[in-house]
Amino acid sequence: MAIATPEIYNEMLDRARDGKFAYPAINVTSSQTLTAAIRGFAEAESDGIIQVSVGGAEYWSGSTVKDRVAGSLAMAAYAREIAKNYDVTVALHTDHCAKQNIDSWIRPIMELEAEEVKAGRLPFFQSHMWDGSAVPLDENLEIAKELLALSVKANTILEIEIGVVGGEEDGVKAEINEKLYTTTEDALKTVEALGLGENGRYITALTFGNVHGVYKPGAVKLRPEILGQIQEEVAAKVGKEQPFDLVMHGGSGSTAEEIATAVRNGVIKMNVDTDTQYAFTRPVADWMLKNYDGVLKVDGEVGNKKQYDPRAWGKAAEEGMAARVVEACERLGSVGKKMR
Ligand SMILES: O=C(CO)COP(=O)(O)O
Ligand SMILES: O=C[C@H](O)COP(=O)(O)O
Ligand SMILES: [Zn+2]
Ligand SMILES: [Zn+2]
Repeated sequence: MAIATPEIYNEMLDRARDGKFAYPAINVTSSQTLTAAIRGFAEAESDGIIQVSVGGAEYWSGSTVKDRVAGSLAMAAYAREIAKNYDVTVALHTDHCAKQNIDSWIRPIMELEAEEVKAGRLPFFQSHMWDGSAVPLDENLEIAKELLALSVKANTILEIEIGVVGGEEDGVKAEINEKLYTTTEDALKTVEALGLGENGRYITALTFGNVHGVYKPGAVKLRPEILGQIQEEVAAKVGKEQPFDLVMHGGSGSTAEEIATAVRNGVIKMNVDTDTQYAFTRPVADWMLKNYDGVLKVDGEVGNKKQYDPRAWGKAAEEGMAARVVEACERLGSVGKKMR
């Protein structure tokens, strides 16, 4: 299979919702991490989502160039070619876009996509995230409304964030406080502002103590049960069971039980970055330390080309990260659920 069309992406999300499982959404920053993510999905016989952050997009364009639109499009073009050789369906997504980045990142991409769609072609991505957690809720939802209308034209799905994900995001640290837990009141305001699909499909990161990064045990208190409570309280008002299709951020370092509870309460997409970063780098560190005198030209020697060839240690990195992606699929219940 290959990259999901908008129709297939909708079908993927519906399948997760109906089948009570979720897709890993893996942040990638290079061709090799992207390949590792797809390989992991294929090995798990799971469909999945690949995403790029604003910093990741800049890096994709060349670490000195930092063109976030070019980097995002390059990532999508690479994924489109590579995915053809793997037997699973993959959707592409842009991660957290803060207010100050809209005009230099997701708006121009969505506008380009709207033109593609108008010309009878497909959008480059299947979804984009507007992260309004740093602005007051009313403004967050105002901007969400506007971006949802653009998302409809682009034939994409919009992800929003209600509440705050803690830890570091785009190099900025969010505090760990009560804002990390979304309230039912805020969730209700979301439905009032955006509807429940009739104005365009959106998926929602309601936060329950999620934090980016991995911390020592006890530092972070995840409360995935509040997702169930919010779903029920909103359902009672709107007359639709589990009204929200949810996204769990900060998937790294979460326990199997926390993840299972989140999925039971409507999570269909879980973002993983830190753990897959480590899984990619760990085998490289091992390789360099074990092959010290091959990768370095020690004491006037010439080193060992077979050991410093980036393919040698790159293969190990790809394998390590793919294995962590398989683990994410196992925890989310997506193993063996590929649709084609
Ligand atoms: O939420 C994430 C990306 O948006 C990933 O979080 P982690 O780095 O904690 O896995
Ligand atoms: O926002 C969360 C992701 O982990 C992205 O991280 P990044 O900004 O370091 O690419
Ligand atoms: Zn955020
Ligand atoms: Zn996140």
